[in-house]
Amino acid sequence: MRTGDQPARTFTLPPALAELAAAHSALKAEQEALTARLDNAATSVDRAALRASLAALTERASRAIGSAVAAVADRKQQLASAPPASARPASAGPASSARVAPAGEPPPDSREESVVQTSAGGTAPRASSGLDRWPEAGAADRRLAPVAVALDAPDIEVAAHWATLVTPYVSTVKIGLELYLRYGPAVVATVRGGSGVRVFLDLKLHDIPNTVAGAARAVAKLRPEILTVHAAGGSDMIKAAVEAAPGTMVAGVTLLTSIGDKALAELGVDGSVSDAVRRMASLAVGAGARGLVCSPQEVAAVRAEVGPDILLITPGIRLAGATSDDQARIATPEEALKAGADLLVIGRPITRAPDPGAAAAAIGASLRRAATAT
Ligand SMILES: O=c1ccn([C@@H]2O[C@H](COP(=O)(O)O)[C@@H](O)[C@H]2O)c(=O)[nH]1
Repeated sequence: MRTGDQPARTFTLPPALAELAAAHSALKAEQEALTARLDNAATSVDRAALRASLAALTERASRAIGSAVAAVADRKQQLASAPPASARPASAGPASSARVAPAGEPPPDSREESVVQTSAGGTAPRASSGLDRWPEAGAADRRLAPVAVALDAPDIEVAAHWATLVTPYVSTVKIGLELYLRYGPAVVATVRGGSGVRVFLDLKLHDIPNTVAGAARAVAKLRPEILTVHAAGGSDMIKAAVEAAPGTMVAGVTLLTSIGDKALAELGVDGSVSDAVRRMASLAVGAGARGLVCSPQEVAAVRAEVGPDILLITPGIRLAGATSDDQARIATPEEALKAGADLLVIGRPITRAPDPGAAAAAIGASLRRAATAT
């Protein structure tokens, strides 16, 4: 009770504002920490990485505010058009304020279902999905498309911007050599931000076992969800990486998706691409890799070779009718999913689109339709 006779009035924050208040405190704390680090940053590369983090943070804050404002406006409109409470049937429950989705986001009810229901060899549906093969996959992951967006950007500002645009729609972002060699470990924290997106560090380690173990140990500190090594490095090298990075899924690259029949023959490898991929897959899994990188064209054969528990990751994804660029073994996102791929690596088809966020949302929606149609 307040002093005087009046009872205190309680005020419940509308959900959109409560969400905004929470987001605001989290963002403010993150911004203060980043600003302090920026003041102390030693090198221009560190400063560039921190500036990109701050820019990504500011973008997230603007989006949160935009969503909250839209939600409040939406709520006002609902209240204006709703019949008076006394006219509502008792079962209708309280009017609720819906979160307003960013442009292109699937409607909330469709985000509730699992995106991935793949089928081995495109035939019978498997009981488990790709995300089930990620031991710590949570409910939130299931609302996101099983896509790793390849952030092959020349600089960290662009990569952070792309990451901010696509993370509402996809489970994972992929950092490759271009960014990692330029910015080092800072790039991982920058693209991860506070979004909780999974980070796939595609460094394709390939060296003698001792050197790969050292490199894997060093990057394991960054806690990437996936780290790639070339299966061609041999089983001792793969084993060394697996042991050095126990908290990270080590994925073996079987045969680069840019390699076709002719390039394989040039390498002096006899037999078909599919045979070479299956051999590498079996070697990598035998050495302890829990993930494999292959093209969507070999997914069914590889699945038959290594069984249901290995995460199959497929670059070489192109939209129907699009140019293949430097990729030799390609398929559409829907074909890859139908073949049984667990995580689709997609770079240029998303990052070169006029609006990468909308492109990621559209691919996610199409995968969801393809998954429910099988
Ligand atoms: O065999 C492989 C292994 C890795 N990659 C990587 O995937 C992306 C593909 O990007 P797109 O723009 O969609 O072609 C890229 O980062 C590669 O380094 C691969 O393509 N093939």
